[in-house]
Amino acid sequence: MPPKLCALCSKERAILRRPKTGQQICKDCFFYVFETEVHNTITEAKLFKPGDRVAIGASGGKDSTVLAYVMKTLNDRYKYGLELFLLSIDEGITGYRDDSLETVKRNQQQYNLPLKILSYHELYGWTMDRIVEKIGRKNNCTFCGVFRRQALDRGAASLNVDHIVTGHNADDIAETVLMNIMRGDIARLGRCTLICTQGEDTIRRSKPFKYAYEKEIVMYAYFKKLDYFSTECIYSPDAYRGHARMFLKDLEAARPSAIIDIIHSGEAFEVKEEVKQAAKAQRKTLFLSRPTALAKGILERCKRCGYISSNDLCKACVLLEGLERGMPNMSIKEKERSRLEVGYGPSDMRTIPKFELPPVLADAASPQPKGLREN
Ligand SMILES: Nc1ncnc2c1ncn2[C@@H]1O[C@H](COP(=O)(O)OP(=O)(O)OP(=O)(O)O)[C@@H](O)[C@H]1O
Repeated sequence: MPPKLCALCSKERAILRRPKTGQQICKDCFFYVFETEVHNTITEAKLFKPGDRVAIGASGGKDSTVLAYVMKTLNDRYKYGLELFLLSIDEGITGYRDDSLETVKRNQQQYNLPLKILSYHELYGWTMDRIVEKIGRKNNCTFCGVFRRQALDRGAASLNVDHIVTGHNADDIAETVLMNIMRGDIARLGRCTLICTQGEDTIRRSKPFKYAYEKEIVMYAYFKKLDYFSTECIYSPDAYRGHARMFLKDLEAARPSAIIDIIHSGEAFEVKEEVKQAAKAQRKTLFLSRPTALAKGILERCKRCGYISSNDLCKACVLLEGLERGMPNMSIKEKERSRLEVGYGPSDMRTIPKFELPPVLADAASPQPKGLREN
């Protein structure tokens, strides 16, 4: 039987099946479609303008390594006119981040991009190793997430960049849509599918891989022989996301378009007016520039570190105070409470009311103690 030809160019031998579409294609056509789809995502969302200084959040993992490579390729090919930087945060996780940062340092040489590394230790006086020593593994992802977000902003400010891009891919976004539905967190649903957000901290963040499948990113890295680090974080057993991930993988196996379909569903979700209002309160600062938000008094400066914040203390300092006072979980509870209060929709959406019998029925239903039974 003659070798199957590429479904796109009809010239070369098909050597792979695209996970996203099932098409059997050759290597060069795969590179071309993958890069072109990312280019289309970038141009359709008008993510950049010429002259933008853009930091690529570089963890050394597959997603951000492919992102750095593709951003550089597209910037050269389509003359975006961007100034690109690699920005890495060292969370202080021995045996994980120290190794992956070595990969980023090699990427810096391979792609010839300037690299900035900032550590939790220098910013907060704590490493994740020490935090986990203190609080255990249960809530450590909360600390890491809050600290990383702020660290990326601080790194971006020191590089004087306008924009941070991260390697979040279609699978990550579909998982988040599922998680928000499973938690009844409908007001966050709209936000989690946005390709570009501008947080309190107001440096634009975007996800050029919003529609890129994880399997295709791995395939791209493999065929391009990119140098990346492939170990999972040793402290991140995010069990709930794990369930969403497994569920998504099953759906993808049954129907590959499931990932994109879930993202589209998240984007198109019809939200009730009252939920929209709650989300609006939550998003009040999201689309304002930092000076506007400060001028309107919506944002202030953290009284402890001076970072932009909508409360007296920024989220990182709330967590740090808890750590320093030896009550790290209290600050997490506090944080969760305020998340519920500013909320995502009516509070009764999120609780299951306990059924209680009226007193008369309750008496009748309760079993008589042994020995007191009549008959
Ligand atoms: N320590 C870090 N320094 C800089 N950027 C980071 C760091 N950790 C995560 N990011 C950014 O956030 C994105 C999503 O991070 P996540 O922890 O979900 O990792 P991931 O899906 O394994 O991605 P990757 O394969 O790039 O590590 C990464 O692709 C990267 O752009």
